[in-house]
Formats: sequence, structure tokens, C-alpha cells
Amino acid sequence: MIHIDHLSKKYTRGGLALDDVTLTLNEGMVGLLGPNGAGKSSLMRILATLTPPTSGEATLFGVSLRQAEEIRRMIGYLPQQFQVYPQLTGVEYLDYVAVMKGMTDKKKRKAEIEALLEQVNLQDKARKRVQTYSGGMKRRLGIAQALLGSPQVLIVDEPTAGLDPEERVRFRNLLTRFSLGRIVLLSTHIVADIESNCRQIAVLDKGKVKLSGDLSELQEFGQGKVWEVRLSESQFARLDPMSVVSTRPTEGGLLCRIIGEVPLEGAQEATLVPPTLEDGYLALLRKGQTEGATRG
Ligand SMILES: Nc1ncnc2c1ncn2[C@@H]1O[C@H](COP(=O)(O)OP(=O)(O)OP(=O)(O)O)[C@@H](O)[C@H]1O
Repeated sequence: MIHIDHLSKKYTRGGLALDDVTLTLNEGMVGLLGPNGAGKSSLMRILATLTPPTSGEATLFGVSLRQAEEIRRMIGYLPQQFQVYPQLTGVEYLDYVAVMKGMTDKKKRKAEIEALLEQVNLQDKARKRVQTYSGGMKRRLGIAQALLGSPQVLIVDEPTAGLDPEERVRFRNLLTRFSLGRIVLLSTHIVADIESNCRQIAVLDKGKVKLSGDLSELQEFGQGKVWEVRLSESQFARLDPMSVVSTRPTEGGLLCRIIGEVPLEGAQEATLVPPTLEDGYLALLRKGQTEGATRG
């Protein structure tokens, strides 16, 4: 279990990135969702002991962040900006990381690296220099290094950025298998990344926890707030773009899926529709902002 207790982070040259965050994260896959600048990376960097909190505390399976050495032995971490020395091959790099993680048995190290390369589908490129890798391949190497040593806690910051759809699915399945009996904390701003396999989610926005619970709670948040309406082009032009989820041209005008408390004035055929998870997320982010979909 991870306990995060009244954690705040204020950067010297910036505002409050985390504002009194309290969360309990259970075993399994945990999705950390939030828009750009919400504080996801800051929280992950703190949990990975790369930056200290300004105030507050956290424990990972009972170990305090202040015991940084012990925490580092327990975790695997994939940063958002993953950099590798380009002259190394994938295998050389993974071997180096494995040694740094204290894996002294050469034979075991080799076997684990080979297994991981297969899991992230990098066997063919493993003996080529990293400078010849595509962005997605580098990301997969990053995932492999985070998984080395089967850490109790895996912290992955936007791991699917730059992966093609096939690799995205492969990766989700890999993490789901890995999360049995462990905690995998995955940050993203793509709802689909957490939809199929996260038991628990936490939504951050502007450094604050907006919601912590299971997926159904997030979806529920959109209940009674999602409408399908047919609009003329001029009505559409007056809409607050933030409230429009999707638009489809039809014979009678534009069919729009809209998030708001009330249907639009003058709109034809406004129908309240069941929310998707993404609708719930968007409705949650809009909470506190100006409600209503029209500007006049
Ligand atoms: N080193 C830093 N110095 C100053 N401000 C920072 C620093 N790192 C992050 N911030 C600020 O802290 C806030 C939270 O940033 P953070 O990177 O944690 O958010 P995020 O949710 O990971 O965003 P994204 O999805 O865009 O990666 C932002 O306002 C950001 O500008």
C-alpha cells in the first residue's frame, strides 16, 4: 500500500505543483489521471525520491520516503523524459541498469534481460545501438529498465506516449500481469490507457486531488451532464469549445455530444445520454468552472 499524507510541492521557480495531496493507493494498477500541469510528474518524482516534497509525507509498503535508499531498491521508475546514452546497445544499457540495481549474478541478469526484451518486443533491436531506435522503441527500452528486478512498486510516467496502438495494448497487458501482488502507478491524460485495466484511479488537477476511487465513480460523475443535440452551424459556433466532446455532420445540422448541466437553448432533439468514462473525467475537470454550454 502507498500512503500519501498531506503532500505539497512548491518549486523555487514556480507555483504550487502539489497542494495538500492525501491518497491511499492499493495493490494493482492505479491510474493517475490529470491534464497538463496537474502535478502528476511531480508526485511521481517525489515517490521515486528524485525530488523532496516541500511538506507532507508518504510511505511505500510502510517505508518512509526519508529512507531513500530502501525506497529505490523497492521501485522501478520510468520518467516522462527517458534518456539513454545513444552509443550503448539496448542489452548493454539494461545490463548496466541491472548492475546498478544490485543484480550481481551475471547468468540471472542475462536471463531476466532476455525475458524482458521479449516482453517489450525489442529482441530484434536489442543488440543495435540506441541511437538507431525510433521514439517508440526507446520508450519500450525505458519500460524494460523499469521492470528490471521485479520491483514491488512500479512508477511509470506517461508510458504509452509515442507507442503505436498494437504496442499500447501489449504494454497494458504486460503491466496488468505485472501488477498482481504489486502496485503499478501509471500517469496519463488519456482515459483509454486506464479504462481497461486500472482498478483504482486518482484524478489530479492544479495540484489537488479531484477524485480518488474506482472507475465507476469517475464515470458516474458524468451522469445527467452529457447531451446529444442537433445544432445549426451558427449555434455550434457560439458554443464553448470546452464543452463539446464530439461533433458529427448530419443532414439536419451537426450532431454534437456536449457536457453541461442543461441542454442548449434553441437546440433540437436534445437527449440526455449515458456518460462514458471520458465524459465523467471531462465533467469532473469542468466542475468549478463556468457551467452551461452557451456563451449568449
Ligand atoms: N522543476 C520545476 N520548476 C518549476 N516548476 C515546475 C517544475 N516542474 C514542474 N513544474 C510546474 O509544476 C506544475 C506541475 O507540473 P507536473 O510536470 O508535475 O505536471 P503533470 O501533471 O505531470 O503535467 P504533464 O501532463 O504536462 O506532464 C506545473 O505548473 C509545472 O509548470
